[in-house]
Order: sequence, then C-alpha cells, then structure tokens
Amino acid sequence: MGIGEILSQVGSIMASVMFLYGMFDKFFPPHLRGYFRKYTNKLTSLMYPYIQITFHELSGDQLKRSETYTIIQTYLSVNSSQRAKRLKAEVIKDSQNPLVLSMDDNQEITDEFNGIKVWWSANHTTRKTQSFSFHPTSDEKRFLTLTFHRRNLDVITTSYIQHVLEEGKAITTNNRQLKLYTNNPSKDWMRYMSTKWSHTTFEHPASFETLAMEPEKKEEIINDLLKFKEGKEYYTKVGKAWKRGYLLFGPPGTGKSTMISAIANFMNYDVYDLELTIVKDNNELKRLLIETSSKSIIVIEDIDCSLDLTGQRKMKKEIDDDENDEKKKLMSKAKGEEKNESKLTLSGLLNFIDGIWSACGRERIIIFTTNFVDKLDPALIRRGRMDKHIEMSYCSYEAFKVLARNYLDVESHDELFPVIEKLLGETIMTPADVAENLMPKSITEDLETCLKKLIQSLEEAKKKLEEEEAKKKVEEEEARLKEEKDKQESAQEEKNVKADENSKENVKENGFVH
Ligand SMILES: Nc1ncnc2c1ncn2[C@@H]1O[C@H](COP(=O)(O)OP(=O)(O)OP(=O)(O)O)[C@@H](O)[C@H]1O
Ligand SMILES: [Mg+2]
Repeated sequence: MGIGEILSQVGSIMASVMFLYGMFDKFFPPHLRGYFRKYTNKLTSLMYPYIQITFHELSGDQLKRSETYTIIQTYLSVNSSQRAKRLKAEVIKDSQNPLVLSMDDNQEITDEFNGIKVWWSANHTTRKTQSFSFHPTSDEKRFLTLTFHRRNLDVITTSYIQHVLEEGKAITTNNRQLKLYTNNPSKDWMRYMSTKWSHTTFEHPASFETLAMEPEKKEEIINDLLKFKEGKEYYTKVGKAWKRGYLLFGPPGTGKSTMISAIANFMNYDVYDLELTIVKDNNELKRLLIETSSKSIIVIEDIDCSLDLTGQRKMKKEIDDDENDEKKKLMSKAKGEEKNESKLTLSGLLNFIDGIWSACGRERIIIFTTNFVDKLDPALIRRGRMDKHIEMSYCSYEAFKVLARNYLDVESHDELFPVIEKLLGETIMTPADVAENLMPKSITEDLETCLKKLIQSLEEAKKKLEEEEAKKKVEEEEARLKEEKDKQESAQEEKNVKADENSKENVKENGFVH
C-alpha cells in the first residue's frame, strides 16, 4: 500500500469521524454548536492535514470520457511508466506511438512540483446493480485521486493542475498522427451534393531541412512560425484572432505544396485541403470552415483558378456549358438551381477568413497558393489577411546544395559544383527539375553521373533560354520596324490627304486647276 493510498484511507476514516461529530453536534444546545465545530475542525486538520481532489473518467452525462481525465492520464503515463509498478497498456488509434502505458488500477505514483510532493492514485469502484439484463453493462467508475498537503492548496489549484493539463495536452499533440482532410467527393456524381471533410493520415516526409531555398528566407519563415505558435498571449493582448495567412506564389515546381507539408510537419498541425471549385455556395464554405479544428492549416491551392473573381463559380459555368450531359442537368434540376444561383463569392471567402471563422477557432494558418500573383484581387492578398507573401522561385545555388544533400548525400564537389553554380546564375530551372536530374535512375548512376546529368540539362536550358531571348529580340526588332513603317505610312497618308484638301480649296477659290 502506497503513502497516497494510506492517506486516502485515513481520509475516509476522518470523513466517518466527521460524520459522527455531526451527529454529536445535534446534541449540543445551539449556542455551543459554533464552539464545538471550531474545535473539531481544528482537530481534524491537525490529525489529517491532507486534501484530495478526484477526477472522474466519465463526464456529467456519464456517456463521454472526460477530456480532463484523458489529459491527466496522458501526463501521468509519462511519469507513471517510470514509477508505477503495474502498468496498463492501451492502443490509441491516431497516435504516432500507438501503445500507451499508464498506471493500472489501485496503483499510485508521486509527482513533484516546485518542491511540493503530491500523490496520484488510479482508483475504481464497482457498483453492484440488482437489475437483470441480457446485456450486462459494466457499472465501473474510474477516477484519479490527487492528494496533497493542505498548506499547498493554492499552488496546487492555481499552478500545478494547470501545469499537468498543459503538459498532458502537449504530449497528446506531439504523439498524435497528423491528418490530411479533403472536401473532395470520392465519386464524380457526388460533386453535386454538399461536400464534407474526409480524412486520411498525413505522412508527407517534407521538412524545412529538405526544403530547397535560400537559408535566410527559410530562417525567416521558421521564425515567423515559431512566433505564431508561441503567440497565444500576444494575440489575446492585441485583440487579434490567433491566425496567420501565408500566400505562396511562384511557377509550377518551385515547392509551394512541399512547403505546406514542411509547415504542417514543423507545426504538428493537421491539413485541410479545401477544393473551392466544388463548394456550392457561401453557406457550404462557412460550414466547412467552422468544422475545421484548431492547430490546423487550411490550404486553398491555385486560388487564381478556384475563384472567378466576379463571384461566379467555375463549376457552375462548366455545368451550363455542358448542356448535353443529362446527368448534370438532372442533378442541377433536382437541386432547383437557377442559372444565377451560383453563390460562392470572393467577399464570402474574405468574410469568413476575417470574421466568423477566425472568431470561433484558434491557432490556425491559412495558406493560398498561386502561380500568378498578379492575377489575384488585391483585396484577397492584402496584408493583415495574407500576413506573409512568400515567393517560391527558381533554383538558386543554395537551394541546389540542399537538393544535392537530400538526393546524393553530397555537400560539395570541387570540380562540378562550381560549374553548376555558374550555370544556375545564367539560366532558370525549377527545384522540381533539378531534383529530377539529381535523382539516380538506376544503381549504376553514381554521384558524378547525376551531377553531369544536371549540368547537361542546365546547358540545354541555357541554350533554349538564349534561343528564346534571341527570338524575342528578333520579334521585338520586327515589331519596332513594323511600327516605324506604319508610322511613316500614316504620316505620308496624312500628307497626301492634306495636299488633296489644299488643291480642292484652290479650285474652289480660284476656279482653276494647276
Ligand atoms: N523547394 C523545393 N525543395 C525541395 N523539393 C522541391 C522543391 N520544389 C520542388 N521540389 C520537388 O518537386 C516536386 C514538385 O514540387 P511541388 O509540388 O511542391 O511544386 P509546386 O510549387 O507546388 O508546383 P505547382 O504550382 O505545380 O503546384 C516535389 O515533390 C519535390 O520533390
Ligand atoms: Mg502545388
């Protein structure tokens, strides 16, 4: 029997004693009862100076497991696996470490906080029910008991319990398996119904270490994310919703989607990949956004293609164009859709980002990606809405070095790295293309073969770029010459018209022609 348990037993005995005192109390005349109570309370405090707090497994409605109980158990599982003698194993579904050990019933552990010692014990009671049932139900009640000295009541209730809950939550977050949510319907005909989130495990290996971009730029993004993660108090202080918006822009294959995965892994956030083209209207968008959880990233890829900025949905247009498609027509009719009923609007999206949604959720990042930043409505990307604009650009030498490390495990090469550095300065190639060249295609391809393959591709790209530039120059020169010729011709024409008008004037005034 542990100390906590002994204290718990003593506590029960003291409770019985107090009950008896209560009985005695009734025998005293009313004017003496106050004295009696005062001294009995003092006596019990002296004999049993401990306080117990219990945390029950089932919450008020007796159906749901209390979140606090689970969090405390998680906190204790880290401590108890080292100190309790008998452990209970549980398999948690969506966790990176699915096997979780926690202290078994009637086990006890001690914990220390700011030099204060406390005792935790896992208890259960089984109530014997008289009723007969074909489906026997367990009437077991589990609870965790925290025992501590009366003099520490303040510290325990104000700081220690909060510490336990925060630590427990942090352990849960770090252990949990990230999820990727999509609102993409699995079947084509389902596109015409309200979309719902469905999820799968998020297992993208991208990280900031493997992301190819300039180190300073990467550092800046990491610092921005860290500041956001630790900014709970700051956001409350300045009265802003705890959210941050990033706009990633750049040509295809420069790592926008890879960056999103790296952010998700770094922050330990779930990803909600929102496909706007299949969202029916603002109401559906609102519902989808409200259903997202905190500690998540909401991603809208290719925002320029997702929203027609006049407010018309692309999908709707597609349906109207395709009048022959019977199924689509039927679906459209069944839903009573009128031609102009398309209601997913830019202002709707902006309202949700700024308003309702940010008010009901905490710790969220929203990321838009686009290949054409100039095409976007300025309202969509203004600062404050999209707090940080990140340009994902063609591969620089620094970015190449990251890719070389990722794909070939090489940090430098005296002969070939300088050639690559020079070529990268003279031409453009996306990190996706550089990566493709660096990746060994067979076991016979060694480091040098891969680097030479990249050099060859870069030379070809350079040649192509030069050709394109030369062609562009010729075209520009041709256009310039044509413009000059047109100008001369129109000047000549003007001259002719004027001369013509003059001669007509002369005929009118003098009555003869020269
Ligand atoms: N900056 C990068 N760092 C590491 N890998 C990269 C980077 N950019 C591209 N890649 C590689 O190229 C592939 C394609 O990149 P990604 O899908 O992230 O590009 P994107 O910018 O999202 O393109 P798109 O505009 O077509 O969506 C990735 O799977 C990754 O392997
Ligand atoms: Mg992408």
